[in-house]
Amino acid sequence: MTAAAGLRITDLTVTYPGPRAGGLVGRRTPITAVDAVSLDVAPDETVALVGESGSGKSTIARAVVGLVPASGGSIDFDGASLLNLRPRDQWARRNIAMIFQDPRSALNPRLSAAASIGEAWEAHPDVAPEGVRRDQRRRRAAVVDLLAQVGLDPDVAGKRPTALSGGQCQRVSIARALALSPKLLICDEAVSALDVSVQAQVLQLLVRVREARSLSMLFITHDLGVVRQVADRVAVMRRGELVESADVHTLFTAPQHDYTRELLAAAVDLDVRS
Ligand SMILES: Nc1ncnc2c1ncn2[C@@H]1O[C@H](COP(=O)(O)OP(=O)(O)OP(=O)(O)O)[C@@H](O)[C@H]1O
Repeated sequence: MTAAAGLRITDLTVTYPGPRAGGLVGRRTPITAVDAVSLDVAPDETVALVGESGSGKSTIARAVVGLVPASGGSIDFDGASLLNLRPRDQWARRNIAMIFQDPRSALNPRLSAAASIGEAWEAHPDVAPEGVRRDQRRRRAAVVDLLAQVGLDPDVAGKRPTALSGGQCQRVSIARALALSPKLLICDEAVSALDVSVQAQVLQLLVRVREARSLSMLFITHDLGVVRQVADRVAVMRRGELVESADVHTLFTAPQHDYTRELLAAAVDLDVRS
């Protein structure tokens, strides 16, 4: 049997310690943020993860990239487990890159765009483009090429996040995410912190990049309008559980779960009011 390609999440459970009851010495009541969720993202597929605030969407993303530990279940990419990796096995995650909501806090404020983009090449020399770690000219050319792919001029290379707009910072984050040629891009509310006028541009950029590189995407958003534009399939989360998963057309035209119907109705209300 061949291993499944792409991302495979099976029965994933994530708990956080939770607040202490009764002050500093009280017992912590664990919060189950993600409860036995199974979700696949096939190669070349874009899956949107939607649901109310606090439903566990970001926690799933964080577990996939190793920012929070799983308490149960499994996460595999191209058939290799991503859980409990030893430091020397971290390469297993290099095929996955994540873009966060707030581009300013995702970038190191002390580093220029070029240094932020190049950091990944130091961490993963085996997959860095030829020569970029020793040859400054090649490094600069590779940075400028990545900046061009995200619609930024070469002079952005020397700038720090404080000298860039929110939209430019998010483009640098995308260039940084692409530096190791990932197969899967996880976008966690990647456009929702940007000015409305910039949101559509960055969204178009993500769609273009995905198509040019045949990436798969896990796209976390609360905006169902965005889901229609980007996703092949939608997974709906509620209180840590996956309540429904369907292709975009089916989900919007024939939702099966009451909660999905509520979400769709709320989105229509917002559209009508705006
Ligand atoms: N570091 C943490 N420590 C304790 N609880 C946390 C932590 N991070 C998240 N939680 C809790 O886990 C649950 C899921 O949060 P999560 O951020 O994954 O939801 P979300 O669907 O991404 O929400 P949002 O759309 O608001 O980002 C929530 O109850 C949240 O309060």
